[in-house]
Amino acid sequence: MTLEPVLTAEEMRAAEQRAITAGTSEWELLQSAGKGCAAEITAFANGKRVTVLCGPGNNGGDGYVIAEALRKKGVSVRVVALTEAETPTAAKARDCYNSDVESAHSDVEGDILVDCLFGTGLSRPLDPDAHHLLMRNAALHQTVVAVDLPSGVVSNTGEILNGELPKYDYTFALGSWKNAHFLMPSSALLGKRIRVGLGLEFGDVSGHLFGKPAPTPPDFNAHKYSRGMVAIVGGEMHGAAILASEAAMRAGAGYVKLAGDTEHPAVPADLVVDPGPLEEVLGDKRLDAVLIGPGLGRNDTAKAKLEAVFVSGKPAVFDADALHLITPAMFETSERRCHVLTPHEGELAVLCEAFGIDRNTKLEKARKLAETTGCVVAAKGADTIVAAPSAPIRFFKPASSWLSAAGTGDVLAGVVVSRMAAGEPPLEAASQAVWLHGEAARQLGPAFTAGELARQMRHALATCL
Ligand SMILES: NC(=O)C1=CN([C@@H]2O[C@H](COP(=O)(O)OP(=O)(O)OC[C@H]3O[C@@H](n4cnc5c(N)ncnc54)[C@H](O)[C@@H]3O)[C@@H](O)[C@H]2O)[C@@H](O)CC1
Ligand SMILES: Nc1ncnc2c1ncn2[C@@H]1O[C@H](COP(=O)(O)OP(=O)(O)O)[C@@H](O)[C@H]1O
Ligand SMILES: [K+]
Repeated sequence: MTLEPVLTAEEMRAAEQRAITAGTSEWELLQSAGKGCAAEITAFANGKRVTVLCGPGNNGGDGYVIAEALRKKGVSVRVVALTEAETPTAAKARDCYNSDVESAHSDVEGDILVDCLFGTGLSRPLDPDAHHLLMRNAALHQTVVAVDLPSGVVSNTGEILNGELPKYDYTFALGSWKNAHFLMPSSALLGKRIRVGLGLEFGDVSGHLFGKPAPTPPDFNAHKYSRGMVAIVGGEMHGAAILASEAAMRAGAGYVKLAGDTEHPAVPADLVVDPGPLEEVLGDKRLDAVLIGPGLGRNDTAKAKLEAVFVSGKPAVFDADALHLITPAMFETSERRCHVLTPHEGELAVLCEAFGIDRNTKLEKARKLAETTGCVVAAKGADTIVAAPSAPIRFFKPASSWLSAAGTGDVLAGVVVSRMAAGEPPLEAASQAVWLHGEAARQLGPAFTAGELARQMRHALATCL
């Protein structure tokens, strides 16, 4: 499994400062950044006219270096400066650009627009003139490139301060990924994300991009129980628990049991249905992990089932309806285990209300909920993140928007519980599940159903073995 650092602006500045203290100058870093971006742009700039918009800080400095590197390679370049270069390094880069710099009054027609107005230093919305400059010129170019970040995006949160920004074709993350590269709403703007390395050391960081996991196949002498046994608690709507079971059967566990009196025609022959008392199912010593929530309902029976799961002390995944029924008291009366919560945006809001969490962003809500409950929190959506107590946040490359189909969340929950039963700690189980879910969706292409997604899971798993 690969974990690439994802940094806040403060962590990025600290890493740059450490490099500077160790003897690499800011000028050298700017040169690496600008030349790295220019090399990427050259790959698609053949015969094209490039316009570089430069701001006052070091993001603008990158722009002058990019422009000079492209100019030297014979690319047709024009540079438009919003204002004078304000940092010494950006001013030096401006002086080293051996051609004219145009004022921000001129609109420039061209093929590729390179946005170097603001990066991690953005501290307020773009002034109207800067915003108009960006929007007007983006409309006059076919391809739009963001250097480090689209100007107007807040690096730590992904917030867009100016309401409207262009859609970018490429975003070059300088040195390291930043939170905004994976958080909504900015994530939807970025186009292809490319990291341009600067040779910096990062040490402990607050976030990681979770790459392809490395699950292990069953042991040579594995049997169904040693591979992991899952119980999925059924409820009022049978389809959701069946979908979760279908996914769990294909994500590593050796034995998946649906606990309930389900006689639904969609129950496959290879799924064990146990209509016996839930306490007995949960009391099975061989049982490794439980999922409750998909199709559960929210009545008294559902609540009693949820309490039984807490009382059993088994590691559990709580999804869907279970997230509406969970109370802080349930955690207090049961053995403290590291469970997994899989809320979408609405369920995350409900949980924050239930646990008295008052935070503004998805990132902060998920982090605080993980700390408060001791659970791993997979906060779903177009920018799924996984938070765990005292651990860096896990980010993911964006998954297919075709996942926005009913039942795909049930599938995810089934994969999480399956990976837990297969022996993965909760943080790994949740992260692997999010990755596998995204990979299965990628393989399926457009307009798949949740059932097809569940059945694709073994092919997603196969890519990791
Ligand atoms: N510091 C370094 O060593 C390196 C920095 N790099 C580049 O430098 C960027 C960060 O540079 P800076 O810290 O100079 O910041 P920016 O270039 O992002 O912003 C410049 C300055 O503009 C002002 N400002 C912020 N928002 C504004 C607004 N809406 N309107 C007008 N002025 C505003 C602030 O004072 C800010 O410091 C990174 O994103 C990256 O592109 C890279 O070249 C790598 C090396
Ligand atoms: N636009 C999107 N891009 C990427 N993933 C998405 C998008 N919309 C939804 N998803 C994913 O699809 C799943 C939907 O889960 P959920 O909202 O619980 O749906 P349901 O309850 O219908 O199963 C989540 O894993 C979520 O991250
Ligand atoms: K920028």
